[in-house]
Amino acid sequence: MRQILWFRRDLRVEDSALLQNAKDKVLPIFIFDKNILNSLPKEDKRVNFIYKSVIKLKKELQKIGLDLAVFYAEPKEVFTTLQKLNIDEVLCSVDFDSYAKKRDKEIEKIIPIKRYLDSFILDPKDHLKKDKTPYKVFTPFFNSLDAITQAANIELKKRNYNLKLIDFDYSNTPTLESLGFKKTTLPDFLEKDAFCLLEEFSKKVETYEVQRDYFYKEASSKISVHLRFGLISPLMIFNYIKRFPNSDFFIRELFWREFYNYILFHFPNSQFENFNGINIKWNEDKEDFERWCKGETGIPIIDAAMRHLNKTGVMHNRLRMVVASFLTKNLFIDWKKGEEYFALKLLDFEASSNIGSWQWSASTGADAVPYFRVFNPYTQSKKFDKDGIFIKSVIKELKEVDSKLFHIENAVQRNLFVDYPKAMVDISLSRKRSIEKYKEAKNETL
Ligand SMILES: Cc1cc2nc3c(=O)[nH]c(=O)nc-3n(C[C@H](O)[C@H](O)[C@H](O)COP(=O)(O)OP(=O)(O)OC[C@H]3O[C@@H](n4cnc5c(N)ncnc54)[C@H](O)[C@@H]3O)c2cc1C
Repeated sequence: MRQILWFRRDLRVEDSALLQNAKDKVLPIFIFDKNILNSLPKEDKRVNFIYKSVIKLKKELQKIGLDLAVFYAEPKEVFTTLQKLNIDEVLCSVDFDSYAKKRDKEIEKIIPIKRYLDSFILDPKDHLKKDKTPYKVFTPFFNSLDAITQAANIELKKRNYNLKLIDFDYSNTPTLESLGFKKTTLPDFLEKDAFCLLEEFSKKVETYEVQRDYFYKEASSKISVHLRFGLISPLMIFNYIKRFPNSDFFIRELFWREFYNYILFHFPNSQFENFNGINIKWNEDKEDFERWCKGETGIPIIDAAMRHLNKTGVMHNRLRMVVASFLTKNLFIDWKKGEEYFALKLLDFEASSNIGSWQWSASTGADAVPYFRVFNPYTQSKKFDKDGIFIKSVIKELKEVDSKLFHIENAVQRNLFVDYPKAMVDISLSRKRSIEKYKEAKNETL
């Protein structure tokens, strides 16, 4: 048997379905896909992180007697060339997003593909309701998984130790510059490996449920980027964290990721359409959207969150909820525009979680709560960043301002010495308008 092991978003050797299912002679590869890379900005932080992780994977594979051939090309070209090496099949992990599905179909015409579920704990096909239809709401979905979520430990995949490397020139690894990208500074936590992050987090697991929303504190795991690119598997995280008291709440969060992947698998159209089927006439104003993107809305918490995202590629979960609610409920702009913007910027961008969470925020998604949940950004900053620690760390022009003013509409702007725009919408009026429009859309659809 001669197999290609196509590493994509599973850049690890531990708990690897590819290394478990591989047989005899293997050619491990990674492709920097031109179709994806060519549309990205040259300072893209994710490419920097992936590049570093691919080099690390190559070294780890070398340590176990294997290697990694790294390509910069269109996948179709790579497989057309590699086919000539008498390859029987390609092993890779499943990817449910629409580009990945289309790409894999094309490759399958060249060499047969075997797919393994390696980036998620659950196989979405396996967990249906009694009536054999998929769950649409998180809590019953999660409750149905007791047998898994209550386990103390889940067995990891074991590597096949009897693999031999197919003869190939493994030395031609492209440089980051030859991929057309510049070296950029990554946030400090991305310089640490996944287990180092988990070890740090293990001291906070007990207080996670209470502390995690305070976005100026470092109370969450920060594991999402490593998880996204498979430097660690969700099962490895599950097993690691389960050892600590009061880990249930964190485990539940981990299963939101599973849930959104499940939803995208069963309802692939939710990538493009409102999940709940309502037909909304969104605000198409380009300037409104741009002000949100740039963090120039005149609302300190929103601006700090967006400017921080633009600069670092990182945004805290609570802030994601606040800015998403503001875009879809107060500015009444289509969630798909926000989703696309996050996809471009977030270091941990994961299509299923991003789409699911945006639909949740826009009240168009898989959610039991009625449509009128609208976050008030001022109440949110007062509650979770009372002293304006995060806001001041990002918006330098507000550094000397009394933090109490951040939590009152247009209060900062009353200070003549501060150059800060007036809030672009009245929160209460825009909230009312949004509720009316949702009602209309719902009534028209039903
Ligand atoms: C509008 C919006 C867009 C989002 N887009 C993404 C995205 O593209 N990629 C992404 O990984 N997460 C996304 N999230 C979920 C969440 O914000 C991040 O997973 C979290 O902030 C990552 O930080 P952490 O690893 O410290 O999380 P922790 O709080 O430590 O949680 C641990 C892990 O659980 C999972 N998780 C936690 N909360 C959620 C959630 N609500 N939905 C799905 N998974 C969750 C993540 O894998 C996370 O790494 C989005 C949330 C919102 C509201």
